[in-house]
Amino acid sequence: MTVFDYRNGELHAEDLPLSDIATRHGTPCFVYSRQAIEQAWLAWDQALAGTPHLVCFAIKANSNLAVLNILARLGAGFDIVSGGELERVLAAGGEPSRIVFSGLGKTAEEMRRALEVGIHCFNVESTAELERLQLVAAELGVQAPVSLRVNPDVDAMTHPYISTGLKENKFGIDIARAPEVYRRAAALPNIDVRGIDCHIGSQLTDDTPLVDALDRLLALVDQLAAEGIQIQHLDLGGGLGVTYRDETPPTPAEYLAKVKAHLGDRDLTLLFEPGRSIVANAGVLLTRVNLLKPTEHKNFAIIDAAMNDLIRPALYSAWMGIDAVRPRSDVAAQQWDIVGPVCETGDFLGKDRELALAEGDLLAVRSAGAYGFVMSSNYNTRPRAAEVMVDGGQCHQIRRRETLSELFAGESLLPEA
Ligand SMILES: Cc1ncc(COP(=O)(O)O)c(C=O)c1O
Ligand SMILES: N[C@@H](CCCC[NH3+])C(=O)O
Repeated sequence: MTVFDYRNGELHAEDLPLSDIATRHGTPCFVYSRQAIEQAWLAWDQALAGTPHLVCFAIKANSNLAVLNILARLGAGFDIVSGGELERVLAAGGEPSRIVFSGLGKTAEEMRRALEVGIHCFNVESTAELERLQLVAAELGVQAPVSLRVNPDVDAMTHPYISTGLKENKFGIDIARAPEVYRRAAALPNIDVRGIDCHIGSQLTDDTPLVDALDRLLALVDQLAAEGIQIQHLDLGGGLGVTYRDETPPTPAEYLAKVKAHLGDRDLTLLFEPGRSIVANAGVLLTRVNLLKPTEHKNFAIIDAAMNDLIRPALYSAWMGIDAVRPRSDVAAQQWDIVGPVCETGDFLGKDRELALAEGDLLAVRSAGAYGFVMSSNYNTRPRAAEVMVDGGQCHQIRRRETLSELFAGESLLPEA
């Protein structure tokens, strides 16, 4: 039995009926399970037992402070991509020395703050970034720990918008140019070359491209060693996919066994930056059917969540599981398009779903723990949803729903002429 499962005809989160959570916290609402987050993180960490490693949760997938705090308590590292994400990790009790800073557009201010708090490593994506980091580190009189993010030109075989390891993608340093950039880095006085890094894409359901990328990085590590540049850690990024529908991605243990086998006897600490595989299936988006609109051509169930709450279907044509919280037998099942109230035809969470529905019914959109709330917006001036965490028989609000007045806080009218 998984943490989101049916008992006595109703979908539960751990031991709690989702209808009770909806009554107490309202809808739309993201519901996460602490147990599921912990299990998913441990699946990574335990599979690496006996190998020097650091699992850095990619907080872009879910940056709620309570989520980060759960992981910090387990000793997780964190992968960040902005100054804002850095502050979140610190506020959640994350250890600065376990933070890796990814992203291709770091500002001098972000670099300064990260150096001041003492992060583990900067994943540098260009020579321009390397030179800027040298300047900022020199100003502060410190050494910046650096890993170069290499673009290995490997096809991740995923959606083109979330494929990052091909040479036409904006990410990383072309692997053919990497030795030259390593030589430059090694010569810079305030740069401390520590690692090598890549991240080839997200929602990979086959680990072959990840292992291909690893082999390319290992060849580079060996070449650099022959030149006297010693790499201490290898960061393979995130990317491991999850099951949304019928995908069968490898488990972390299966994937990591291959990684360890390819590593051979090289003395390298392994870093990973998983996001989706830790939180996607630890969350659902709970939403209520607002109105039913059957038409001659299509049946629309208009729910109180929308593309502003969960943009994955609109942005990537992503398929998300949608289940009735209390499946009913008093009306016939029909095909419904599950749509939000936003003024866009792309505002749907699912199409042609066979469901027996009535107004007021609760639905759970599955696998919404990753790239859900974090990608939400206020489009159509809709308040962002609440987030709650189920933890050992209790449900805690970990972010309240936005109020309408918060939606225009910070704006001002022009002065009178
Ligand atoms: C640099 C980097 N690391 C880690 C991740 C996390 O990836 P995923 O959620 O697919 O594990 C991403 C997002 O794809 C990323 O861009
Ligand atoms: N936001 C994407 C994943 C992007 C990964 C970020 N590098 C998704 O929902 O699938």
